[in-house]
Amino acid sequence: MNSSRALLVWAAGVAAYLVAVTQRTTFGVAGLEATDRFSASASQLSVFTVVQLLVYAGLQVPVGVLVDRWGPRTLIVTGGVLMALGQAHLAFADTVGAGIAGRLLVGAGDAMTFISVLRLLPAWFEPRRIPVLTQWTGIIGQLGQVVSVLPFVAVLSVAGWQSAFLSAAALSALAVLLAVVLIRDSPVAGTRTVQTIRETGTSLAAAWKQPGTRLGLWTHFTIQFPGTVFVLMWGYPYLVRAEKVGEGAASALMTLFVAVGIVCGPLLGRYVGRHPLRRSTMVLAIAALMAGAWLAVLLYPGPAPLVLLTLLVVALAVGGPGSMIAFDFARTFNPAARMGTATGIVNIGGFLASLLTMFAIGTVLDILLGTGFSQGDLYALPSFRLAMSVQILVLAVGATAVVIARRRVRRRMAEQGVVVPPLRDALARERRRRREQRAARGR
Ligand SMILES: N[C@@H](Cc1c[nH]cn1)C(=O)NCC(=O)O
Repeated sequence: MNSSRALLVWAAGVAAYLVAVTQRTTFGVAGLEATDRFSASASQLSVFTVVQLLVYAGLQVPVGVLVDRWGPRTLIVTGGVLMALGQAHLAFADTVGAGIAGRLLVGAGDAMTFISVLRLLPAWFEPRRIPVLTQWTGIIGQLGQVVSVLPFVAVLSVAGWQSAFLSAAALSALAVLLAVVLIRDSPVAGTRTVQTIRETGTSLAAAWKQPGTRLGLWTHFTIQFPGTVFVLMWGYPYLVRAEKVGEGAASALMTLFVAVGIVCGPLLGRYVGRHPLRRSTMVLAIAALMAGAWLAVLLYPGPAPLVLLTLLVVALAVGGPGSMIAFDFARTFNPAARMGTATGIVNIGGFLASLLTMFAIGTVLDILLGTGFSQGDLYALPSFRLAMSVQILVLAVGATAVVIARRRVRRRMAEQGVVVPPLRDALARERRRRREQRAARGR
């Protein structure tokens, strides 16, 4: 396999994903301008984000199936074209309906990108490199948020709405061009066999019946949502309005979130590559870490000290790269020909959990305001604490589902002769091995 060619294909795919994350997050940073442009209330504006995420989550399975039928290149190009059209449409939209139509196109294009890029990896790279490359795909893609926050916001404030969204559309056009020129589905031309509709149905059913796919779905559900909810919606108002940390500190904590993800991604990728039988243990440990951090903050009497909030942000940030373990389950428990379908199923988890939790937190805040508990302040600390504690429930549901799915996976593995030893035994063996190594070195 020509590795520089493979890296070029991957780089073009990652660039397409980075641009997709930029398009996904541009509307969030243009909230104030959007309020003026569409004369919209806060709840109308949240519809833009919810619609976009709903379309994204709803298209994951169809897109996954299409990636396996048509190949990732076609989907990455189609996704880029849709996002360019959506952002160009939004540039000229001046009613809520027209604006939502633009975001709908963006959500659809975005939905096609990530799973297609992951689908390129097994075709171009050796299996042992894939966990770390999967992590790097996620990490580099998240930098798309930085493009939204810095250059996009700069164009928006200097040149206005139309120029900003047209520039964003042009960025997608550039990603499309790169994808057309550089991406090939596989190093060997014509190796993909096109599935019939019946075969596609069979493949979808097989991906769903595979317990490893469902372990991936629940992993993504459990680990991705706390960070997404925090960054995309409730983190900033919680820090500034309820915990009163000040806007500068809140922005610093959001930056720390991105930095921790960058540091942890490769470490987790290496862990997954080295300990494939302990991936779900890591998932449960990360879920426990996030639940523990939230409980410490929520149970703290009075506003939480900055150090505790920092620990919370670190714990939540581990969830970004942690959730990529879900895609490793999809890849290793399914044959390459149905990897897109399995990845699509898995990728629904986190976005579904995020939508449900964002909505639940908003609803609890509204109810507490309505009952007078919040004493007229929607974002009062006691109210926000109760609202945020919904996440502990969602984490508990997700972790329980991971444990159940893992049991099924291990049962299936045992039928095939692979028995996962209890963690205690594995740790004892590892300690023994290290002792023996040290003794051998000392001799
Ligand atoms: N888990 C995320 C990606 C990620 C990696 N590091 C932090 N976040 C994910 O599921 N991505 C899907 C997508 O389309 O972005």
